[in-house]
Amino acid sequence: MVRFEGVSMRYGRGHETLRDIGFSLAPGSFHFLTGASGAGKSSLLKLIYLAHRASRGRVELFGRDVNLVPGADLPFLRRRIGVVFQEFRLLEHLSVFDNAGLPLRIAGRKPDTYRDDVAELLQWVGLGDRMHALPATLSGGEKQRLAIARAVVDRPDILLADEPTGNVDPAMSLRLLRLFVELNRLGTTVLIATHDEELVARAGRPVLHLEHGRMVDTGEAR
Ligand SMILES: Nc1ncnc2c1ncn2[C@@H]1O[C@H](COP(=O)(O)OP(=O)(O)OP(=O)(O)O)[C@@H](O)[C@H]1O
Repeated sequence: MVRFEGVSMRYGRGHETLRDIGFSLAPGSFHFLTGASGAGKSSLLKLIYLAHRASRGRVELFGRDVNLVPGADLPFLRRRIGVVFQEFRLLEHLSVFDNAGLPLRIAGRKPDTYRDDVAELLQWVGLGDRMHALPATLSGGEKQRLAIARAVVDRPDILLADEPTGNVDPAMSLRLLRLFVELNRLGTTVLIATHDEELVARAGRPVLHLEHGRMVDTGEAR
């Protein structure tokens, strides 16, 4: 599903943020990505969701070398990936319901065909009574849960989540973990970047660990 071989990346002309990274995510797997602040977790996720290119090495996504994918096909690959961004990236002029349903709208579906599904998902993440609110009126934790709902609503082939439980209490963190596990059970390959050690311990899933831009654990020994 995802495969890195000897991958390095840098921002602009700076030093290499990631160095010689090699790992793979099998279809239907569930991994955490850990490492100190600045170790390169968000940067690695950017390479997977094609927001940044590797400066060296080979990145394969859905069995294809991303360097060989024609530019016109990239949006189709990206659409198969749900992303929970650390800074949420909600659309401020759209309601909670419309933000959550956006991937379905973009896929060409009419709101009437997904109203109940989106309402149920929002209920699950504790936003059932905020469906008509605008993002600006939500708390940090509520925004985070909305970002998660939007990332999972179209059952992506891959879910990438950058610190998805950073703003919620332990009970909600466990609830969100159940949502990720359920999505994974339905076939989505999941990769969650986190500092939340309790979440990692409780989930009991393999861990990819970064230190200073190098992957020191590829999750295979556990
Ligand atoms: N857009 C950018 N331009 C230049 N340098 C960047 C950019 N984004 C990140 N970096 C640098 O790359 C390194 C890795 O950052 P990254 O955000 O990937 O780490 P992280 O492990 O996700 O950290 P955190 O846990 O704090 O989110 C850091 O030194 C950071 O300053």
